[in-house]
Amino acid sequence: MKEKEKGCSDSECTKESCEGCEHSKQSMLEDLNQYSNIKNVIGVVSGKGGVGKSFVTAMIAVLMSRKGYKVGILDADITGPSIPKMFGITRKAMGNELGIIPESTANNIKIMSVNLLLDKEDAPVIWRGPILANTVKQFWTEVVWEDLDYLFIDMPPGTGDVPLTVFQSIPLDGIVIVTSPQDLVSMIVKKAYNMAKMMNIPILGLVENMSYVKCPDCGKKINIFGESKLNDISKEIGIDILGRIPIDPVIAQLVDEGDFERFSCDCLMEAAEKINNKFANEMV
Ligand SMILES: Nc1ncnc2c1ncn2[C@@H]1O[C@H](COP(=O)(O)OP(=O)(O)OP(=O)(O)O)[C@@H](O)[C@H]1O
Repeated sequence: MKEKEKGCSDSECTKESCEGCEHSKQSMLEDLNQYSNIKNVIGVVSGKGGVGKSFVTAMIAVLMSRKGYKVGILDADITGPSIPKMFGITRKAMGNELGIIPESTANNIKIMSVNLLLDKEDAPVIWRGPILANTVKQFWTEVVWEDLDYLFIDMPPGTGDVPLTVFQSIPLDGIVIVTSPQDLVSMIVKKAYNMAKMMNIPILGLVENMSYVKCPDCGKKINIFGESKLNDISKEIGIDILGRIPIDPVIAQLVDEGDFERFSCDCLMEAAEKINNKFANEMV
């Protein structure tokens, strides 16, 4: 097959297959909406569902917004969107001749999610993979994000077709891997790690969610899922730990009330600081 037919952007390329090839990745990137200017795009991923990926995405986004940055969240978890509910957004996104206008939280974080387009927020999204992936692409190409310092993407869980397409279509500047302290964790982190490596996307670090519970009486940390293995994994793959989040019933209640932005927890301060240090210089 000729390079042009493969859609390869590198005329020197002699590979038979585009799989895993940096050149093919370049050629599959979608153009950002023309009225948007996004300085840094960070994906939040997990090797499996239910570890609190949306929770971590929202927490880092709020911390970066508290630092004074212009922040957006693209909810790419199309079949399990939870971002609008966390921020109490029930209004529907509107469109105009420029594109789809994202909704804004109380503190002006811009949000786009399939739940802002559905008539009923509890309507199930029963769509085939390519349609799911195209919807995420449209959130990149057709949403008028305007100027953002950071766009955080709550990635679809796992390492299947939809996350793969998102990895290939949106130019991610880095990813954060979210995990929980269970036995399966090593395998799951490595899946996400290997996927990012194959796609040549820098891994910013690991976040362990639901790490422990703090006893409300004595303040002792209780490891309800057993001893964390995160230190070992971090050393083995050579990726930093950005933070550990406890199970916090107060924040869980804020989520249920759609008031997530009011959380007070310094558990991801270091993560926000590291992201700030990594990207701030490039933005001047
Ligand atoms: N550290 C925590 N403390 C309290 N509640 C939490 C914590 N982490 C997550 N939760 C709650 O657990 C539920 C699931 O979290 P979340 O939606 O972030 O998971 P997810 O990994 O995005 O799920 P999926 O991958 O299946 O979409 C939510 O109601 C969230 O508020």
